[in-house]
Amino acid sequence: MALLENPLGHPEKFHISKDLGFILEDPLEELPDCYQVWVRLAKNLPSLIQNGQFREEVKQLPELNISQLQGHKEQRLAHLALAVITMGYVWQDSEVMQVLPRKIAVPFCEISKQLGLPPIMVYADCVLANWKKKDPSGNMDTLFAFPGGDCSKGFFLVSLLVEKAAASAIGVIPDIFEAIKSKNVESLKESLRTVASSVHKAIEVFDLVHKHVNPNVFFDTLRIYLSGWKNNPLLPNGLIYEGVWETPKMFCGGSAAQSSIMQCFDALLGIQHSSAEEKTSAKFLEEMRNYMPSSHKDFLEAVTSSPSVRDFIISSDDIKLKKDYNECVKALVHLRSYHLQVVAKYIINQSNKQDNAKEKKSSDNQEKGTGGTNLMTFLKTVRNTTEKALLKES
Ligand code: HEM
Ligand SMILES: Brc1ccc(-c2csc3nccn23)cc1
Repeated sequence: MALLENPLGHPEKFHISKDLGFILEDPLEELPDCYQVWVRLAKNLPSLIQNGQFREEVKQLPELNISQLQGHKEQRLAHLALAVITMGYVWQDSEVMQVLPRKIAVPFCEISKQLGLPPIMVYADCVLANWKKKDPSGNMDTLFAFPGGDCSKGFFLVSLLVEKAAASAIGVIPDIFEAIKSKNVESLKESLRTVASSVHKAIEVFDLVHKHVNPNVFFDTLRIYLSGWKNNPLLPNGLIYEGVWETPKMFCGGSAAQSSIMQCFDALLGIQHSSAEEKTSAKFLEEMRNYMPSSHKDFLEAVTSSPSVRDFIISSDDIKLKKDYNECVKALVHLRSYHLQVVAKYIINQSNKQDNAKEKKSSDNQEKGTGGTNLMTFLKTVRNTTEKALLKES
């Protein structure tokens, strides 16, 4: 397939930017006037939840249809604002709401359908579209936040900066497939070095999480608002979307398995989470592709179905090429190992601290991630699968 027709040569067609990757470039901060009520309510969530008024305000919302929303950026801001309102409405306090009122459920499900997203907050909402430049010097802020002070701002923005650091690899994807096609080994080596350095930049940025995300607040407050209603004992049948479906529906809570950039690295390097013991994690990663904007999911599928970079390198007798490939895999293993240490500090230690205060957590009641996964098993499996992809350099 000539590069011109090769979809990978035109990332912009997938709402992907050459320098920001899957991050939404310059997100809108306001919607057309008739929809601004959604943006205002979502922005006031922390104070309205603090004084227990949030749910009342949601019930006062006007019934709006989404026909006036024009273009991808308005749709993304509308999905983000409606998602924030939905999470706040369901999780405002210990009395969990079983029914999402039609005034929010109907437009939220319609805009979700247009974007190919589920009607629940996803990574593409609160990380990829939830940012603005605060001042010309480039300091950033989030558009929306959750209770817990600056914790959600820190968590979302650090994730965004990791995405931004890793995004420099997206720009070389067309070059990688062109190099495979024309068997240009030197060009392929250069592109692989760019991929490895983008992951190293992402690892450096990751460190900011310790400075900007408080572990207690993350575990006790923010994590609750990112929870979903699939396999969640607090909403055992899921959530009723009034005016949309007669029966309750289940959707997974926020997970960075919804991060396209990480799944893109796996697809590009031919790291397959698919063997028997990896079945659960492979299935979860696959399911999370349905929690990405449809254009990003399509891009991942285009990468997955392109000629295998890994097979080309395995069949090559160029040792340096194998070393450059292994540098990319090693960098990904390092990133996932560092992330595991962070998860231990922010979730496992926090959970054990709480257990010591109460009775011991039984072994089968292991901590679950926001995405509902048995998180350490999932994360270790994903990291180990990545490590297995290393090629023999002899
Ligand atoms: C306080 C910081 C963090 C905590 C507590 C945390 C926790 C978790 C947990 C529990 C999972 C398991 C699946 C899920 O429930 O989502 C996960 C997955 C994941 N997280 Fe984080 N995370 C943190 C920060 C980050 C950051 C800054 C990034 C960078 C983008 C990131 C990227 C990922 C990715 C890509 C996955 C999917 C598994 C993989 O591909 O390795 N996480 N994280
Ligand atoms: Br919704 C939503 C989905 C995912 C995240 C997120 C950013 S980094 C990370 N690791 C686990 C989750 N996660 C935040 C909000």
